[in-house]
This record gives sequence, C-alpha cells and structure tokens, in this order.
Amino acid sequence: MTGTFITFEGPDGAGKTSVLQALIPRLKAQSQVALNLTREPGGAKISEKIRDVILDPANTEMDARTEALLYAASRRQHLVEVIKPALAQGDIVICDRFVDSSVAYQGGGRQIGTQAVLQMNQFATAGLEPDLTIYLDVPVQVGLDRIAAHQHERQYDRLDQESLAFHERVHSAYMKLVADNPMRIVTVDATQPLGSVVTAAEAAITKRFPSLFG
Ligand SMILES: Nc1ncnc2c1ncn2[C@@H]1O[C@H](COP(=O)(O)OP(=O)(O)O)[C@@H](O)[C@H]1O
Ligand SMILES: Cc1cn([C@H]2C[C@H](O)[C@@H](COP(=O)(O)OP(=O)(O)O)O2)c(=O)[nH]c1=O
Repeated sequence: MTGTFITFEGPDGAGKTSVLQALIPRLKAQSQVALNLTREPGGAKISEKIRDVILDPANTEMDARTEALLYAASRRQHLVEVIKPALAQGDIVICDRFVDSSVAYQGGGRQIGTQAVLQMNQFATAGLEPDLTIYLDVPVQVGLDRIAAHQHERQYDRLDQESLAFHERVHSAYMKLVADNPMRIVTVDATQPLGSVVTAAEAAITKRFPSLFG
C-alpha cells in the first residue's frame, strides 16, 4: 500500500504555518491512517543543518545555483529518511513546502529557470510528486505586511532580505505552476480570515481523499 503525499505552498506570509497548526489536529481527528506533518527545508537532522546554512543572514555571498543545490540536497535527505518510509507504510504525509517552492523561489525569484530547477530536483526526488498541493494565495504585499507586523515572533532569515521584485517573481512563478498543474494544485484564497482558510484547506483535502477521512 502506498500512502498519500500532500504539500502546502505559498509566498512568505501566506499563512502556511498558522493554517497547518490549526488544520493538523482537525485532520488527525478524522483520519483513518497515521498522519505526519513535516517541513522543508528541514525535517531531518542533516536537512535542518543545511537549512541553517541556507537561511543564515550572514551568508550573503551564496550563489543562486549553490542555494538551489542546497535546497535539493536537504530535500533528498528528508525524502529518504522521513517522507518515503512514511508513505511506504501507508501514512498521510503533509509537507510544508516541496519542489514547487524551489521552482518558485530559485526558478522564478533567482531566475535560474523552471526547467533547470525541475531537472535538478528530478535527481533529488527520483520523480516523487505530491498527490495534492494546497496553494495558499495572497498578493505579495499582503504577505510581506503580515510578516512585518509580526516581525518579533519570527526569526529574520536571508530570504527576508530580498526585494519586492524578487517576491513578485516568486508569486508569478507560483501562478504559472497553478495554471500548469490544474489537477494537482488547489488554490485557496489566503486573504480570508484564518478560520476560513483552514476550513477551505480541510474541505479540499477531505473531498480529494474521501476514503481516508470520516
Ligand atoms: N488568514 C490570515 N489573516 C491574517 N493574518 C494571518 C493569516 N494567516 C496568518 N496570518 C499571520 O501572518 C503572519 C505569517 O503567517 P505564517 O503562518 O507564519 O505564514 P507562512 O508560514 O506562510 O510564512 C503570522 O503573524 C500570522 O499570524
Ligand atoms: C523549500 C524551499 C524553501 N524556500 C524558501 C521559502 C522561505 O522563504 C524559506 C523557508 O523558510 P521558512 O522559515 O520555512 O519560511 P515559511 O514560513 O515562509 O515557509 O525558504 C526556497 O527558496 N526554496 C525551497 O525549495
């Protein structure tokens, strides 16, 4: 039996962390199988160490391709240690960010290009794709304003230093991913109040996998 792989995506400040915190207990209460929450970059010891290198604000000299390779390396270790074993035993795995983030941030934001990023990630994932992706959509400025308003609650990282133009390119790349993957990616309007976003995400997941919930 193979498990179910669900990812959450969105620009910074879309609300992924907040939504998942509220959503996971609700899904667990209805789920017929074990449900694991994990995140990228990170989720395993080596992957968390790579995360620290990637996000360290002191690493200003990091090259765009180095950054892309580090995300892919972090992803590979996480996949082998955490995601694949859980899927092999039939679990649901919900991951906060996956390959789409690399396409959006490194492909779009850093302008490496979608194809180069997909190729590199093909090597890292051996083709594993999410069964469903929930994309939390907010206009760039809304996400950045949310982060600025709650700056004290959150660690300032290297990607927070990026320009508005960078974040606009990330958002455009996400819009293209949504258009190109209509079966896999469900968009949720994340400008709504948090409770409504959680309910919409929950409905999208339970509707897609009716046999796993209820
Ligand atoms: N739907 C929402 N409406 C208003 N504020 C929100 C909403 N969702 C999240 N926030 C706030 O926005 C900030 C960023 O949310 P967070 O969950 O950390 O986003 P992400 O993980 O996608 O970067 C947090 O301070 C959070 O309280
Ligand atoms: C997984 C992944 C994340 N990122 C970026 C997105 C975020 O700015 C940062 C992850 O930091 P994180 O603190 O997890 O941010 P968020 O709460 O917004 O998810 O790394 C990439 O650029 N490429 C990737 O492949």
